[in-house]
Amino acid sequence: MSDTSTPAPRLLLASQSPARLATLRSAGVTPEVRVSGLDEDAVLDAATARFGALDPADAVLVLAQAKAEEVAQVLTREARERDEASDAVGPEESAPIVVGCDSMLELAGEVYGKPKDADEATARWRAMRGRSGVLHTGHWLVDLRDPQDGGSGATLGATSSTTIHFADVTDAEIAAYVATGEPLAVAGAFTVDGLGGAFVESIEGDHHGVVGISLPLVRELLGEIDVAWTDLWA
Ligand SMILES: Nc1nc2c(ncn2[C@@H]2O[C@H](COP(=O)(O)OP(=O)(O)OP(=O)(O)O)[C@@H](O)[C@H]2O)c(=O)[nH]1
Repeated sequence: MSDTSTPAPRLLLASQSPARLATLRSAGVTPEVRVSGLDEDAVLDAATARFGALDPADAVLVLAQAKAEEVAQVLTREARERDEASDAVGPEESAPIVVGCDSMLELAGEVYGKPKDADEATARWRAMRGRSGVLHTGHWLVDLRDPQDGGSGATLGATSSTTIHFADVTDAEIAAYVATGEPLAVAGAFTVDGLGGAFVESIEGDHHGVVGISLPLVRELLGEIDVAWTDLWA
C-alpha cells in the first residue's frame, strides 16, 4: 500500500524524441516534456578535454547527464521565480524527477549519431549491412522532489547497450529506405520498431533501449531513489 500522504512521483522527460515519449506512454507513464537546448558537440568536446577519449557507453552517459541537468536547472530557476513572485502559500505542485537520454551506434570502432544527410545514411548502411553494432543509450535522472515528498536530491545514471545484427540489405533496399527519410532522424540511421525493422535480423539486449529509453533500466534507477515504477502509473 503506497503512502497516500506523499504525492505520486512525476517524471519529466528532457528530450524532444517522439520515440522516447511514445515508449514511456505505452508503458503507462505520461511524462511532461521539456527539451534541453544543449550543444552536444560542445559538451562532448569539454568532456574529452577533461577526461580524454570517451568510450561510446560513457559518451552517451555524459550527454544524457548534461541534458537532464540543464533542464533541471531551468525548472529550479522557474520554481524560485514563482516563489519570489507569489506570496500566496498555495498547494505547491511536487517537483518532478527529470530523465535525460542520449543514443549512439558503435560499429567497427566508430561512433554514430544521426547521419547529417542522405549520402551519409547511404554510406553508413553500405558499411553496416551484414555486420553487428552496439546501440548505446545513456540515461540520467535528477531527483528534484522536495525531501518531504520523498525527494533524495540524487542525480544518477547508467547506459544500456544492445547488440544489433543488421541484415545484408541490397543497394536498392538502402536507396529505398534512405528515400523515406527515416534514417536521417535517428541515431545509427536505423530503427528497430519502424521502417528499419525489416533490416534488423536480431538484437541481444533491451529492445526499448534501442528505441531510445530502456524501461527496465529506468525502473532500476528509480529503485535506487526508492521510487517504485508502478507509482508512476498513478
Ligand atoms: N523509433 C525509433 N527511434 C530511434 C531508434 N534508434 C534511435 N532512435 C531515435 O534517435 C534519436 C537519437 O538521438 P538523440 O540525440 O539521442 O536524441 P534526440 O532525438 O536528438 O532528442 P534529445 O533527447 O532531445 O537530444 C532519438 O530520438 C531516438 O529515439 C529506433 O530504433 N526506433
